[in-house]
Amino acid sequence: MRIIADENMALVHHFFGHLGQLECVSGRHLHPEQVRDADILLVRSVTTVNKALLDQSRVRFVGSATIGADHLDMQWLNEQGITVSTAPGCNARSVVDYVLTALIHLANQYQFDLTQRVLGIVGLGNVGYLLAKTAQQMGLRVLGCDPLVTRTDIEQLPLNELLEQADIVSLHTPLTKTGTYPTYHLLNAQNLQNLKKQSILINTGRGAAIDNRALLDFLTHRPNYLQAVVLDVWEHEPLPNADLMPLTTIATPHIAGYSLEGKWQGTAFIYQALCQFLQREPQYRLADFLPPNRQLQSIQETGQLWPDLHQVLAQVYPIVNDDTALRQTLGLIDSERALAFDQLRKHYWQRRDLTAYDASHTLYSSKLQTMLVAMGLKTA
Ligand SMILES: NC(=O)C1=CN([C@@H]2O[C@H](COP(=O)(O)OP(=O)(O)OC[C@H]3O[C@@H](n4cnc5c(N)ncnc54)[C@H](O)[C@@H]3O)[C@@H](O)[C@H]2O)C=CC1
Ligand SMILES: O=C(O)C(=O)[C@H](O)COP(=O)(O)O
Repeated sequence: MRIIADENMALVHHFFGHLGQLECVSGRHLHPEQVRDADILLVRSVTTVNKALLDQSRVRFVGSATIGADHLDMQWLNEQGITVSTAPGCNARSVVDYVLTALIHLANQYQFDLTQRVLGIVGLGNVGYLLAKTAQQMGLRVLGCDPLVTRTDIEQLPLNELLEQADIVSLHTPLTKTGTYPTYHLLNAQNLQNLKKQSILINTGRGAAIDNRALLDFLTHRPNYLQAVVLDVWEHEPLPNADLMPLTTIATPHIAGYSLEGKWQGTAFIYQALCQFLQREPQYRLADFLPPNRQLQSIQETGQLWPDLHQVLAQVYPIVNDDTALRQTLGLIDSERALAFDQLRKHYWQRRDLTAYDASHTLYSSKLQTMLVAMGLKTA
C-alpha cells in the first residue's frame, strides 16, 4: 500500500510508517503524477484535493490533519466514493491560546482591563465555543453570532448587531462560498463600517472571511478608528497583502493552531481514522509521544493583573516573536516572501498548549492564579 503524505505533517513516520510504503512530499506543490499510484493521501490545508489532483489516481482514503476543510472538494470526493477524514477540534485549544495571548498582549500594551471589554465571537463551533467559555470564565461578557447553531449559554446576535456592540470581534468560521450563510468576504467594505470605534478585530479562521482589500482601504482611510487588528490568516496565502500587514498590530503566518498538541492531535486523529478504514488495530496513541508537562516559573509580580499575566504568558507563548518574524519578510520580493511565509510555518518552534503547563509549585497571587486556571492551566 502506497501512502503519500505532506512532509510537514507532524509525527508522520511514527504513526504511518508501519501501515505501508510512506513517501513524504511538498503539500503546497503536489502534482497529479505524484499521487497516480498512491492508495492513501495525507494532507494539510495547503493542498487542494479535487478532481484535477486525483482523477487519474487510485487513492481511496484522504486524511487531512486539519480542522478546516475548504481545501477539499467534498462533493467530488464523495461522488467518487473516496473516504475523507479531517481532524475536528484537533487544534482548537491552540487557537484559543493564541487569541487570549494576543488580547492579553494588547491589554498590557494599551493598558486596558480586558474584563471590561465585550468579546464578540463569529462562529460558535469547536474553537469559537471554547473561546467563549474560557472568556466567560475569565470574566468577559461574550456575544456570539452563528446562524447554524444555538448555544443557550451565549447571547447570540445577527452579525451586524454583534459588530456594532462588541469591543473585540474574533472570527472563527470555516471558509464557505456556497450555502445559505457563506463566509467568503463575511466582513467587507459595507459591514466593516459597523465595527465599533476603538474595537479590536481578530481573524484566525480563514483569510478570505475578510475582504483584505476592503480592510486595507478601511484602515488606510480611518487610521485610528480601530484600536488593533490581529491577523493570523490572510487572503492569498502564502503571499499576504504587503500593504495590509504594516497596518496590523499583530501579524502571524497562519500558526494559531500550531501548538505541538494541536499538530500532533491532528495526525493522531487521521491515523485512527485510517486504521478504522483499513480495519487495522491502531498501534500508537498520541500519549505515546507527548513530552511531559512543563512547570511555569515565578515572576516578579507588580500587582497589576494584565502586565503580570502578560509576564507569565511570555514563558508559554511570546506571540510578539511570531509577529516580528513575519514582518521581517516584508522587504523581500514576492516570490521570496511567499517562500519565507511557508518556511516560518515549516520550522515553527515547539509551542505547547497552556494546558501543558503546571503551576502547582509556583506562588502566584490568587488573582493571577484564577485567570490562569480559567485559561486551562493545571494547578494543585
Ligand atoms: N489559524 C489557524 O491556525 C486555524 C484556523 N482554523 C479555522 O477555524 C475554523 C473554525 O474552526 P472550528 O471552530 O473548529 O470549526 P467548527 O466547524 O467546529 O465551527 C465553525 C462554526 O462556524 C459556524 N458558521 C458557519 N458559517 C457561519 C456564518 N456565516 N456566520 C457565523 N458562523 C458560521 C458554524 O455553524 C460552526 O458552528 C476552521 O474551519 C478553520 O478554517 C482552525 C484551526 C486552526
Ligand atoms: O486546522 C486548520 O484548519 C488549520 O488552519 C491548520 O492549523 C493549518 O495548518 P496547515 O495544515 O496549513 O499546516
